[in-house]
Amino acid sequence: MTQELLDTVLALRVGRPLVVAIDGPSGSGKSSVSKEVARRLHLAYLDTGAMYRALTWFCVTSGIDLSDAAAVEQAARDLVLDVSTTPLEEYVRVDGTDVTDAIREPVISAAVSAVATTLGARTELIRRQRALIEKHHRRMVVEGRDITTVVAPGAEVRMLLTASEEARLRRRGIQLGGTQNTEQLAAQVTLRDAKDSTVVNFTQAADGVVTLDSSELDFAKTVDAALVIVTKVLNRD
Ligand SMILES: Nc1ncnc2c1ncn2[C@@H]1O[C@H](COP(=O)(O)OP(=O)(O)O)[C@@H](O)[C@H]1O
Ligand SMILES: Nc1ccn([C@H]2C[C@H](O)[C@@H](COP(=O)(O)OP(=O)(O)O)O2)c(=O)n1
Repeated sequence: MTQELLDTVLALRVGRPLVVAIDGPSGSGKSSVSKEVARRLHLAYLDTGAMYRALTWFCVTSGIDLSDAAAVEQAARDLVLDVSTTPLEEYVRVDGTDVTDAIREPVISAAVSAVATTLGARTELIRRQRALIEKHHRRMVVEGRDITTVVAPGAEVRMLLTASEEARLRRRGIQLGGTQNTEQLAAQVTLRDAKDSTVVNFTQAADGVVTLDSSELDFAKTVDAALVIVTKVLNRD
């Protein structure tokens, strides 16, 4: 889709809310695709998974027992978090410490589901996510697991980005530079999704949510397909 065509459609939305909510399983391409979609649409961008990861990093480094729900919930309230909201720059800071890379380490990936399935912690992070959307005048691409259903069910565009398990494992393997064996990859992708699915449904599209299956699409084609979905919805309004 040409930028010129996109800009013509966007010109009609200037100053009006445009929340693009994107959910999906691990390795489906949420972060990379959403970031590019935000760039093309000139919107802010929020990676909610980075917030769960940052809270996990904070709990782990503070020695908080992740099975202690009350302690994790309190940590969510105490967390001093600064997360980037532009697709042009990626940073995550916890109390001034740059944790952008640290939160992607396998040790955090292995622990994050324990935090993400603590309902009190979710309540606090969801509150912060909604506040960030408001702060950006509801002009934002927001990606995660429960954005289309819980965080922003009223989003102008709601999308479920999926891909076959085989494609997701392959992509994650390449992304991690071939450092992980099959078992380690499965633990970080398939098993994590299974744990996360106990509190949020990101495998089936809710009513009004458009499914985009990227299994057979490369990155550029997936971005294009996402932008087509956005323009279709906007042309309908
Ligand atoms: N359609 C696609 N085809 C091939 N690779 C892709 C596609 N979409 C994303 N990727 C790559 O797959 C990896 C995982 O994508 P990512 O955006 O981190 O997924 P998620 O946020 O859903 O876990 C990244 O290296 C990304 O560049
Ligand atoms: N809105 C969200 C976003 C992420 N999570 C959880 C689920 C995931 O295990 C972690 C990390 O999310 P992230 O999007 O970084 O996961 P990926 O590694 O990209 O698959 O947070 C969630 O429960 N709700």
